[in-house]
Order: sequence, then C-alpha cells, then structure tokens
Amino acid sequence: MNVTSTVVGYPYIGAKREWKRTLEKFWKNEITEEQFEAELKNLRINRLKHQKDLGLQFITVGDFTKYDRMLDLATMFNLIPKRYEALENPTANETYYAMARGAKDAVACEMTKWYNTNYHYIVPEYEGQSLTLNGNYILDQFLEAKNELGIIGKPTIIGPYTFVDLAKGYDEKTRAAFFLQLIPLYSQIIKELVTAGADWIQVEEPSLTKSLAEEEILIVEELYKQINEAVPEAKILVQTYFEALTSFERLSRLPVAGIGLDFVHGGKENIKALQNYGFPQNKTLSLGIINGRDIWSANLAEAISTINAVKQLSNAEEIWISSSCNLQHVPVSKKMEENLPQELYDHLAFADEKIREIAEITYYIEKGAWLKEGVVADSLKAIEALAIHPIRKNKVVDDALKLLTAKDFARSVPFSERQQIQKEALQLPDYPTTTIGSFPQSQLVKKTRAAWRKNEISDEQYAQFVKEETARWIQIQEDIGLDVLVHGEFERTDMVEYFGEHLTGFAFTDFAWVVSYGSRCVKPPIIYGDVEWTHEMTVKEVAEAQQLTNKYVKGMLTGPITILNWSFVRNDIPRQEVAYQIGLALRKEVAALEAAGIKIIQVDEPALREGLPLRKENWNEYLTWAVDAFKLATSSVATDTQIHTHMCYCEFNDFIDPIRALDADVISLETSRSHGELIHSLKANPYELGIGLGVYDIHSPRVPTIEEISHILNESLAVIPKEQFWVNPDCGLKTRQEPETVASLKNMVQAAHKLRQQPATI
Ligand SMILES: CN1c2c(nc(N)[nH]c2=O)NC[C@@H]1CNc1ccc(C(=O)N[C@@H](CCC(=O)N[C@@H](CCC(=O)N[C@@H](CCC(=O)O)C(=O)O)C(=O)O)C(=O)O)cc1
Ligand SMILES: N[C@@H](CCS)C(=O)O
Ligand SMILES: [Zn+2]
Repeated sequence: MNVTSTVVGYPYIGAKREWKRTLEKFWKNEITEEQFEAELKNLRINRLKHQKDLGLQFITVGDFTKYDRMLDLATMFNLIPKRYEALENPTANETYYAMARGAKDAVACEMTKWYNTNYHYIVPEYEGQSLTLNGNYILDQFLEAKNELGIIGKPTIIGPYTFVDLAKGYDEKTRAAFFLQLIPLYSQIIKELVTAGADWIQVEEPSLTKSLAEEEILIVEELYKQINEAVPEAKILVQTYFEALTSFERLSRLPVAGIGLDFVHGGKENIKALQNYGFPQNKTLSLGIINGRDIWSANLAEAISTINAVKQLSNAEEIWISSSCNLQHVPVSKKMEENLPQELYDHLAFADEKIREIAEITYYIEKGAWLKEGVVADSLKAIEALAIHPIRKNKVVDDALKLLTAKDFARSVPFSERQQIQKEALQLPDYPTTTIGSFPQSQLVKKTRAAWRKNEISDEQYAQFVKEETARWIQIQEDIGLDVLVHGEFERTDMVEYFGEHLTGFAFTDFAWVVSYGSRCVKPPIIYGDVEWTHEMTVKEVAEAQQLTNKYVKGMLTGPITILNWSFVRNDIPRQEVAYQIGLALRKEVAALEAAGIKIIQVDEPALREGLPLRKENWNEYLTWAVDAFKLATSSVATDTQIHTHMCYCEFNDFIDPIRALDADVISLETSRSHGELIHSLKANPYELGIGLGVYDIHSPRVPTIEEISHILNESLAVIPKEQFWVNPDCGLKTRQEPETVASLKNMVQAAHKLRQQPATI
C-alpha cells in the first residue's frame, strides 16, 4: 500500500508575521508593487522549502493568498461587483484590495466567518456577471514551486460547490447559471495544472459536510460529472473538513480519484459510514488524523489505532496521512516560545510540530517502526504531565459550579417589566446613540503598551497614560454628543487576551499568531487550567471614566463563549464546563462593576455563532449551554441595571431566536454589510428587546454620510419599534484612525438627531 504525508494547507502568515507586515507596508506605500510581489514570492518559496525540510512528502501549493482565498477565486473568475468599475484604470492589485478593504465610494465586499472558525472570508457577490478566467494563480504557484524548488506540489483550490454555497447574490433560479459558468472555468484551471505536470489536484469542499438536501446532492454529483467529462485525465481529490462527509454513500462515489475525510471532527460518523458503505475501490483516501483546529500534541498511539481501523474498513490502495483541515487555524511553530510552563510547552503542537507528527505517523504506517526512538512514550508522557498539573483542578471553582441552581441563570424580572423600570431609571433620549467599546489603538497607544511590556515604563506610568487617553476620549464623546459613553478599552490589546491575562488557568504565547481576516491577526490565549476570578479586571478604568462625565459609561466585558471560542481550549474536560467556569468568573466582575455604580454593562458575544456545530441538528445542544453561560455571567444584576451585548462578523438571519434567548436588555449587531437581509428576517421574526443595527461599516476608513446613515436608520425603523431602537456603529473602532472615527460618529449622531425630529413610523 502506498502511504504519503501531506497537509490540507499550511499557514501563510509567517513565523514572525512577515506576510502581514509585507501586505501592510504595501498598503501604506512603503514598498513598490514590484517589491511587494518580490517579497511575497520570497515568502512563498521559503514556506514550501520549510515544509519540505520538516519531512512532508506531498506539499500543497495554491494555499498562499494576498488577502483571502475566496477573494483570490472571485477575482480569478472575474466575479467583480459593478461598483468597482468606478475605480480609475485600476491595477489588478488595486481592484483586489478595493474589494477587500473598500476604496473611495466603492464599499468593501462583505466578510463573514469561515464555517465555525475565527477566520473571516470575503463573500463573493454574483450579479449575473459573465465569468471568465483572469489568469490562473494556482498554476502560477504550482510552476513557481516546480521551477524554483523542483517540488511537484499538490495544487489546492476551493471547490465549485463550496464557492457557490459561500457566495451571495443568486437565488434558486440563477444558481444553475452561476454553476454552469463556473464548470468550464474550474475545468480549464485543472486542465492547465495537469498539462503543467500536476499529479493530483486537491479540491476543497467543506460545504459537503453540511446537511444537504437531495437537490443539492444532485448538483454536487452533476458538477463533478461534468468536470470529470471535461478533464478525465485529472486526478482530483475532493477534500472535506470540519465535519463528516454528508451522504457518504453517494458523495464518496463522486467520479474523482480521491476523497479526503476529517477523522478528528467527523471521526465517529466517517468511520460508521465506512462500516456501512465501505470505501469505493480504486480511490485514494486522505486521512485527516492530526487536528488542525487545536494546539495539542497528538496521542500517536491512538492515531495509529484509528488509522489501522480506517485502513481495514476502507481497503484503499493509497492513503495520505494528513491534517484534519488547513493548518492556517493554528500558529506556525512553538519553537520560539520561551515563556511557557514546561508541562504546557511539551504538550503543544503548532503547525510545524503537527507536520512532524504526520511525518512520524506516515513512517510508522509504512515501515512499522518510528522515525524517532521513544516518540510515542514522549507523547503520552506530555499528556500525562499536564493532566496532573495542579492548575487543572481548582476546588473552589468546582464547588461553586456544583452549587449553581436554575435561578442563577435567569434575571429575576422579565424583560417587559425591566424595560419600563430601566427607561425610568436611565432617562435616555429616544434612539440613544452609543459605540461598541473600543476607540482607535493609535501608534502612541501601541507604542506605550509595548514600552510597558518591555519594562521601559512603570505600571504607574502606563496606567496614567491609559487614564489620560480615556479622559481625552470621554471629552471627544461628549463633544460628539453621544448618549451612552465607553471608556475606550485602551488598556486592552485584544478583547480576549486581556481577560485571560487577569483570570487563572490561562497561558500566553509570544509569537503564536493566526490570521483572523485580511492582515489582521490574533494571538489566542491558551486555557489549560480551571478558570477563576481573583481580582477586578475592568472596574478601575470604567469607574474612572464614569467620574469624568454625567452621562452613563458602559462597563465593557467579553462574554464567556467568546473567551472560549477565541482561545485554544484544554481538551480534557467538556467545553461546556470551561464555559461555565468563565461565566462564573465574569459574574463576579459584573457584580464588581455594579457595586462601583456602573448602570449599563455590555458583555460582548461576537463569537457565539461561530461555535455552532455545522450540522443544524447539533445546534440545540451547543446553544443550550452557550446561552446559559452568558446568562450565568449576566443574570445577577439589579432590574434597573441594563445588560447590553454585541455580536459581529456573522449572519444573524437564522439566529434571532438564540439572540432572544440571551435575554440581554440591548444588543448591538453588525449589519451594514448585510443590512437588507437582517431587516427581512426581523420582519418575519420580530424582536422584542432593545436592539441597535450597526449603521456603518467599521472595517473601512470611509466616512459614511449623514444621508447614508439616515437611510439605514429608516430601513431599520420599519422593523424595530422606537422604544427598542439604538443607534451604533457595526463594531469596535480600535482598528480605525482618530479623524475618520470622529467624523463618522458625528454623522451618526446627526442622523440620530434627525430621526428624533421625525414622526415614528411604527
Ligand atoms: C473583533 N474580532 C476579534 C476576533 N478574535 C479575537 N481574538 N479578537 C478580536 O478582537 N475575531 C473576530 C474579530 C475580528 N478580528 C480582529 C482580529 C484582529 C484585529 C487586530 O487589530 N489585530 C492586530 C493585533 C492586535 C494586537 O494584539 N496588538 C498588540 C501589538 C502586537 C504587535 O504587533 N506588537 C508588535 C511589537 C510592538 C512594538 O514593540 O512596538 C510586534 O510584535 O511587532 C497591541 O496592541 O499591543 C493586528 O495588527 O493584526 C482586529 C480584529
Ligand atoms: N467591545 C469590543 C467588541 C469587538 S467585537 C470592541 O469594541 O472592540
Ligand atoms: Zn464586534
């Protein structure tokens, strides 16, 4: 039997975020386009060489991007929305980055979560355009690897079903035309790759793990039938991930040469399907056995026994040992980390360490022996050493969780009564204006924090700086005329990292970044022990801000599910238990804010939706404990304390019921890139609690006009009654510059004032 080591894809960010820096230098015109392209080429080549040096046999190409892989495909297919025609003689890069980031009057394309990850992709927009092939960047990357390094790579491309599934702008009637246009383009790309010497082509189809209706399965079958007819000579491996392959019996029999399955996230179901239906003869099986979504080293003995079981069930003649998904969701290498507890460090595996595991497993499957002596014993020892670490078991937390009863998860008074009480207590104007929490993290803010981290300035100097920046922004907010103010979050690098740094059970890396969207990166904390609240985390900053103004300052916390979903989480206890531990810790912070006189407290849950299982039938189980964790954090407050929450970066259309279940007095939602669709959903499913639909996109430096904002507000008024209506931007403003922030907020406040003059429509 033939065994090969491979990965679905490898991070492009660079061990020291070189990729991010290159992009940002180019955008700031610090390097020419030529230098930019040369730097990217260098990064691509080094990245391939590095994977080869790690011992990977079959290296993926085409998984490198200039911003986002869905955007790469959209521009390659000439799927460029009309509004970008207004750009004057744009270069290819100018159009590409205008779609990603907006330019002049052309707003950026929508961005949304990539399945249940913290990565966000650019949503392709189908407007019935004629599609053509604008080059073939996958071929370019294939040839680059071949010519520069002699590597015959495995080109990868996001497949046609997934591409259309994740795109928007079509309906039942136009979908067929969209597919029909794409089939020849995919076939052409594949043909060119085969002609250039590609042995295999990996076609990524994660959408084949969603629940699919019969009609959709028929489409998938037809797509691959037509592609196979167009390029029968191509060896295509359809790669699925994040869940088990749906309708295994039929989809594993698509007319392609191989199927890639995720044995980590869809393991049990994929194995059951193999038992029931077997694996089609003469097909290659790519076995996703190393977890591409977590940072823990594998139990190699367990991996081998799963592979052996799969081998027996599938009878495949050729297997690839692979990652469960693209490794872009984990950091590059743990090698540079020098400040982690040894027990934690030993049990970590980032992308490079995962490739080493894949190489080891492949060697064992092929040769029946390990490459490195003692590797299995080491892997078990690492797991065991962390399991018995005292940080894993905190009796105080354990006892507190056991004492919880149903009333700890519910406000004492229903919203209908709270609404009136809060209205009288808070005396806010109609259509109150507010922001989501963060204000620009200017160069000065970042530099001062960096100096403090390097001990160049003292704790007191740093705290004084944060205090002054907060005071400056309280004044700015007063001048703008906002109704409910925020302290600005200047003390925070990241909304999750900050809380992790103050709670027990967390560890922090120095270099373990992953891309969140475009060039924006996050460095998720690691939850490796029980989580406990030991001291106030936000009270000082918020209370100081409150003293500077007669307006309300919102307390600002990150919710339990967002802390959970944006961290790398221990895998020895259920996620639900970790969520409750965090919920309990935040409950104490909420109480501390209340005790300090804060009357409005926002608990952000932007990541609530991203934790949803891909299959709808599994939603309920997750949502039950996720919503409960939020309620555990927020429900202890007095009736006249107003709880806000905020969500962004996702589709809310089918998510109104879970949002309602949070029982938050007010929610602010990001909507400006998909406003119409949400209005439609709210019409069908009216929402009764306080709600602010984001009135402008904060991802773009563009200042929205008063008229644009008024238009959005008026649309929202058709579905949200005045008593519930809040006015806010889409999300926090930490990534923006000060002038555009002030100008945009002034227009927002003006638009709200105009609304107050207008007779209510409902
Ligand atoms: C709201 N979102 C978040 C998500 N996930 C999170 N974990 N956090 C989020 O806020 N997911 C969904 C959305 C969208 N995502 C993002 C993600 C990332 C950013 C962003 O702006 N990222 C910054 C990095 C932010 C940060 O932590 N900055 C540090 C500085 C780190 C740094 O670069 N240091 C320098 C050294 C500085 C010096 O010595 O002078 C270095 O290492 O070179 C900080 O502020 O202190 C990014 O730039 O990528 C936004 C939305
Ligand atoms: N309060 C946070 C929420 C981001 S989702 C912020 O304003 O940055
Ligand atoms: Zn947000």
